[in-house]
Amino acid sequence: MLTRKNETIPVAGLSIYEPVHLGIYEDGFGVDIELIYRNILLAGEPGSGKSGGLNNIVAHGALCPDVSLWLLDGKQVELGLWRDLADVFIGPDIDGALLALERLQAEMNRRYAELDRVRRRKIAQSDPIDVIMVVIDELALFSATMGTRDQQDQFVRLLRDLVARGRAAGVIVVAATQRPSADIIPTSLRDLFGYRLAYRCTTDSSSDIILGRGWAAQGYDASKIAPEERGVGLLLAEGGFPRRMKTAYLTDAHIYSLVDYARQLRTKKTVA
Ligand SMILES: Nc1ncnc2c1ncn2[C@@H]1O[C@H](COP(=O)(O)OP(=O)(O)OP(=O)(O)O)[C@@H](O)[C@H]1O
Repeated sequence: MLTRKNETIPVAGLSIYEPVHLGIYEDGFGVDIELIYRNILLAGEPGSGKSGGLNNIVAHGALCPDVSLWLLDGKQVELGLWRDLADVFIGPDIDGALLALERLQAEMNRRYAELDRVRRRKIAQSDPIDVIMVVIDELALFSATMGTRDQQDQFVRLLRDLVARGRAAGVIVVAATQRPSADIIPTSLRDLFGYRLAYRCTTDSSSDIILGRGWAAQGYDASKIAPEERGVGLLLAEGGFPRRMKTAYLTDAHIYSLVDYARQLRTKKTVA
């Protein structure tokens, strides 16, 4: 059976089937992205505003009773404010991270087997099943810094499989890195992300590593974002052009209030 944890239905709050608010485009329109059935990669140099972007996405997930949050935080403190709401929280621990991704892969396979049994191609809002939002910050710590080379390779293999196949089974990957280099974001992984958000980078080639080859030469170059323009980035959605945007900023005080509210929402889930 496709069942939601605790057999519950959401009675309030947001849904992951609704757009996620990220900020504002330079033409004044709101940036609202459809994350369901998609994944997002955020990258940029330290201090460029990635955490701000991640916090908006995690906040939306936290306020959705139909989302199960799995947070992998290589720096321990970036996502730590959301920790109480997470079903799984992994700090700088490569063994824990590998175990979590293996569990996710098994869950994804189980969901596909069930979808196949009922002759469906993807999960839908009417299904009594949680969407799993997997948030990974900082990607490079798991894929290039901690553990052995074999463990890092295994991490990237599992991640690629989740990003490639997870969407229809209700597994959304949100990954962030401050190291936009080809070894951290190989093209084969980057191209699987339907949304790519490039905050300020040091070179046009790192901007291209995030957005895709050739964009910088066409004028979409995140190295041209000024250092003081924190939270400004170029957002590329599948099939479109990168658009310059400013991320909405949540202070720690905002996050504490959101965590309190989300906790209430999540405990108010009623039995169907
Ligand atoms: N959207 C924004 N609006 C206004 N200020 C912002 C915005 N985003 C970030 N800042 C400012 O820039 C600082 C650094 O931002 P943030 O921590 O999000 O960067 P980061 O890219 O995640 O850095 P790191 O890679 O070191 O974690 C914040 O503490 C805040 O002062």
